[in-house]
Amino acid sequence: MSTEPEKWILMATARSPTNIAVIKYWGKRDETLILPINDSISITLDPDHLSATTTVAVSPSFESDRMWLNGKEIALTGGRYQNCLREIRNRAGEVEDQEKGIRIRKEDWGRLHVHVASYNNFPTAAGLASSAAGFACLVYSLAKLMNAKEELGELSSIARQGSGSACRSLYGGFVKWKMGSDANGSDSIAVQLASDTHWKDLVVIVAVVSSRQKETSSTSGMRESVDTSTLLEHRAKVVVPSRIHQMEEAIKNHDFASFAQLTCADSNQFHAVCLDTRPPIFYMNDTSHRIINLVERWNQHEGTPQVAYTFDAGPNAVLIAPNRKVATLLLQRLLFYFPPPPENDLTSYILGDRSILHEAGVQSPKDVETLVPPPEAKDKVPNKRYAGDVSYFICTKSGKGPMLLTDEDQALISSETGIPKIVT
Ligand SMILES: Nc1ncnc2c1ncn2[C@@H]1O[C@H](COP(=O)(O)OP(=O)(O)OP(=O)(O)O)[C@@H](O)[C@H]1O
Ligand SMILES: C[C@@](O)(CCOP(=O)(O)OP(=O)(O)O)CC(=O)O
Repeated sequence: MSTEPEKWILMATARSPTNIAVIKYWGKRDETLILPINDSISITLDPDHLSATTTVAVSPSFESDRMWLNGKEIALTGGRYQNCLREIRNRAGEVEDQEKGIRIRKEDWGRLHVHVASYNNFPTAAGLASSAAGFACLVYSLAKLMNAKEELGELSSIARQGSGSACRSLYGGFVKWKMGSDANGSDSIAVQLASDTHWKDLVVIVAVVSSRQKETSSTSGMRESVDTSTLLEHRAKVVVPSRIHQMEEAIKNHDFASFAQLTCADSNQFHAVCLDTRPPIFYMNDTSHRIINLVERWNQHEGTPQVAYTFDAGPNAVLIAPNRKVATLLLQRLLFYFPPPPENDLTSYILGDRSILHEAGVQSPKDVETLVPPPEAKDKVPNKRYAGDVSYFICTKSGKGPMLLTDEDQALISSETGIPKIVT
């Protein structure tokens, strides 16, 4: 290590996206290594709207590893954080910054401590895969800081040990997590099926039904399912392998009808497994069910899938439309059934890519009031509207994988103090 005054701080900042599974991961065969019982496939979401930003810093003056999440210090003692830190440290390389007079040798990393600050631009632990973006970002930024020259596949297998779904956030576009077969997990990695530009027309609308923290975490929920659900066994052995194959074909061929049918069926089966668990787990609520009905009625009326829906371990809906035109029709329907509460304006109700609002002809709450029921609802009574049942919508799309942020202004840690710039 450099013999310069032990004051220096070296940092790296990265941003990583979340992902939404269209063929779900649910169930582990190894709890410590986080090895799944089936393959899964996801879409990486645009980091502009749903991502984690993480700064990692190292300095000889740091006395212990510390982490702040959304401005609040959290313990890094958990096994998952420790496993990620250990695996990255094992792969750390030599780092030299001649300008700052810093030289860190491979073997120095074992005794140097890190400070980590991370911020999610969306609700944490609300079923929006914050752990996926968070662990992917932690591993990616540490790998950059420590000059661990690993392939993304190798980094994905480290992120997997933080949270299974995190391994899929190392790539943009469409990603498959191969369950692998090695007992040590070396082949349980993510691979990119297609980049974010492959199926550019897709539009994703997330309905945030509740941003409160959920009662049953994915980790304990899937453990209980593995222990008690016979449906899960059948799903992992029989249903998923064939769906994975069909989903890969649908993505390759831009076959939206097949993509939508598989996505909805897999979400429904995952929630059926939750019901088949003892005691049963309920992640969706009445609003989630209303959104499913809205889409199913519309798809049936048109005779071909217009929109796909999928729900993770929470009540929030992720809706996928094949293009902006259909996304506009979807948004009109969503705003008809779930208008903003009276005191809410549209700026805080529709987040992300708000340009779709313009196309939907909805500029103000008044325009929402005048929306008419969709044609498929004509003879269905009652046409009740549920103001306030959705907290907000996020309009987004498929996006790129992790990226390094080189502008120091984007760092979350002060290069002077080594502590987050904002602490709450
Ligand atoms: N930016 C982050 N950096 C590091 N860890 C994070 C970050 N964000 C979340 N986490 C970790 O993930 C945990 C939340 O994971 P949890 O699985 O409960 O929720 P979720 O990921 O939002 O939902 P789900 O995985 O069910 O979609 C947090 O308590 C924290 O430990
Ligand atoms: C329903 C899911 O979102 C479950 C995600 O589970 P996690 O990856 O959060 O679980 P752990 O590996 O225990 O951290 C489906 C999916 O993302 O594939």
